Amino acid sequence: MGALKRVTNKKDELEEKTCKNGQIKVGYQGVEGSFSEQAMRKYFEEDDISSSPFETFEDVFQALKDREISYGILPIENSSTGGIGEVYSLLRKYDFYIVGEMCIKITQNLLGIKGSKLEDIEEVYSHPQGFEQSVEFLKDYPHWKLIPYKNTAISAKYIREENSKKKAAIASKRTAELYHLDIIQQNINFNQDNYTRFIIVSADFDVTTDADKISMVISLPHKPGSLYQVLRYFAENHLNMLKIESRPILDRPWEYFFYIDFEGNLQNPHLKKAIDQIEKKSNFFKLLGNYRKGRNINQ
Ligand SMILES: O=C(O)C(=O)C[C@]1(C(=O)O)C=C[C@@H](O)C=C1
Repeated sequence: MGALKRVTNKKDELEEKTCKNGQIKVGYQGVEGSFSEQAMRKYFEEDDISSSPFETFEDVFQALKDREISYGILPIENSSTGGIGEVYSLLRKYDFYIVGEMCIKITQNLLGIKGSKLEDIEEVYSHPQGFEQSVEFLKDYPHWKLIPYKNTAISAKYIREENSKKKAAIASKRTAELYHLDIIQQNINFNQDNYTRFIIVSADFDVTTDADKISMVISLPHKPGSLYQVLRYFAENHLNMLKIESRPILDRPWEYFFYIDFEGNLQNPHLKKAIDQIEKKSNFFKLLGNYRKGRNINQ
């Protein structure tokens, strides 16, 4: 089954989201070879898509807002380093929805131009996540200057363009092939079970047929027991919570939005009642989506 069917059942919405030639327009951050691009190819593997690369995560959201693309794919959490805060905040800022999910195995590698060796390197470029996921390996080379870049694949492309043995990138094996780089050291991520979870974002709330995961964002009165008052509905209704992440509310220092993921399908009337109860206890409440949980893909 293609992602189109996973995304929505409603024919009119489908037609709206495809180009005249039937292609779905999807945006991702980075350049060819980025992990987002790999996740996009996997998620939409049975669909006819046209893809657009964007420089920043926010550019993907802006393109969705401008209806330049129908879906955006963005990393939201890494299994070794945790939530990607910027994407959580952008979801709220742009008021968009989650319509799907994809988890892919991430392997980080140290890449350099042909013939470069560990002892040649002075500067290393990568996305901050690339550095974080390789933190143990990097401890052995404290003299290297770590230069954060917008994306792992953009940094690999840059190394190719610079053509200097002093410069290396942390990125995927696929970028080594694409940009003709040598793998100086492979699998440098400290956790070999390293996965990143990507979300498929839409400007519309599209409910999927086979949805088994619900995401919501709430804020609560700043008083004792208010989080407990909400969490008890999960326990009382036997709802399996998958994740809770808090992000600061910008104009209220030390107050938070809670992003909650749990198992379920909104068609279930019992679950609807629990959600109503949670909404009543919240200052702010938004259902972010009901979609199919992403399985871990070892590519
Ligand atoms: O897609 C890429 O290549 C990125 O650089 C982004 C990103 C991220 O932000 O988490 C994507 C997946 C990996 O966890 C490392 C980096």
